[in-house]
Amino acid sequence: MNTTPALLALEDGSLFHGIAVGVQGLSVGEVVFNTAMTGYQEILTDPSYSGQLVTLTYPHIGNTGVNPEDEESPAPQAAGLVVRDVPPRISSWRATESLPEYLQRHGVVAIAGVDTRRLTRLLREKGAQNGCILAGEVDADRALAAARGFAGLKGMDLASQATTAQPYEWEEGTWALGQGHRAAPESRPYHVVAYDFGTKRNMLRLLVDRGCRVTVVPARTPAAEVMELKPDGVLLSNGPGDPEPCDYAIQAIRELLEARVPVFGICLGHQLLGLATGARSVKMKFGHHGANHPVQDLDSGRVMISSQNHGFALDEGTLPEHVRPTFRSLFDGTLQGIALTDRPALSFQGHPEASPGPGDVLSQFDRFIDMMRARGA
Ligand SMILES: NC(=O)CC[C@H](N)C(=O)O
Repeated sequence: MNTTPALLALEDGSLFHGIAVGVQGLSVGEVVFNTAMTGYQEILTDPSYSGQLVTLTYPHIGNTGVNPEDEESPAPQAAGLVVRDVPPRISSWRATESLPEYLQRHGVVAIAGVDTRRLTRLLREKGAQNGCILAGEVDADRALAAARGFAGLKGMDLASQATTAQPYEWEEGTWALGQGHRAAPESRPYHVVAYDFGTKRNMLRLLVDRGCRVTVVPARTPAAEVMELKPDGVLLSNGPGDPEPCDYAIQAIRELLEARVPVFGICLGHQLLGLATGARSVKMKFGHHGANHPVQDLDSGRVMISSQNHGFALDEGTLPEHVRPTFRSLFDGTLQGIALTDRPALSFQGHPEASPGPGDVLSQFDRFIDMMRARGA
């Protein structure tokens, strides 16, 4: 039984003592809570969590271990993990290692034994806090100073750090029981160029399933270079940090819209599409992180349950005339989707690709395909 002490300190002075379940060391970031009951591996490997210390409200984390197929990127990306309890036994035929082994192998700082309900209530009341996990030699003053020394995500461009260094082709489809990751279909009529701002793999897999050849490009690729690849459509991926300082992406998106290339934005990509049209983004109090967020499709009136992970949002009041709202959160009324009325472009603030979470909003991928087909692809 591991009893290495660990400490979580928040900028407001709160201290949470627990035990280390990852490596010893110190890690700082914005502390956010995620309410998903499953999918801790997908959450940890979602690059949107770079710069964040993720608290999982579900109390038992690690029960099903970790496996190589559920990775949303090559390694954990969250700055740290905060949980209530890591059961000593794992149970899943898919598991190849335990969560603590995995965290240690990847050098992640994590703390267990925290009253995550108290922590979550605090974050809901005060808003997301900058924090620090210190594992090993615990020293409250050092942890507090580090928490307060973190600059905060507002104004931080992390997409250009989370992105790939080189372009690459993505070939793998979604995972199915008994099949593993599906092979790409024989016929792939659409060529999608995916801007990688810190992409989750499942977006790329869903496009492959739907007959797309997917070329992933770095975040700073100019629109002219993307156009040279002759895309039938462009995906703007999810990603960490604040969308506002990503001026290189906003400029590229403007040029792609001008060229009438079909564009599909997800999460950070949605925010960047909005900024490219002239809308404004805001930092939310504690954001949306979970797998059961109801959103309403404003066209059909239907309510769908979505996976969400964002701390910034587009301000609906700033949408220009040629941009219409398409989805709204039924938790807090915030904007969850937009479509341009004069260009083939749409976006969703939550995660239609799920992983983890429900697939109610998968239809957004089909609408992207429809846009490309309508353009003669
Ligand atoms: N999942 C994402 O793409 C997150 C977008 C952005 N970093 C936010 O926090 O709002």
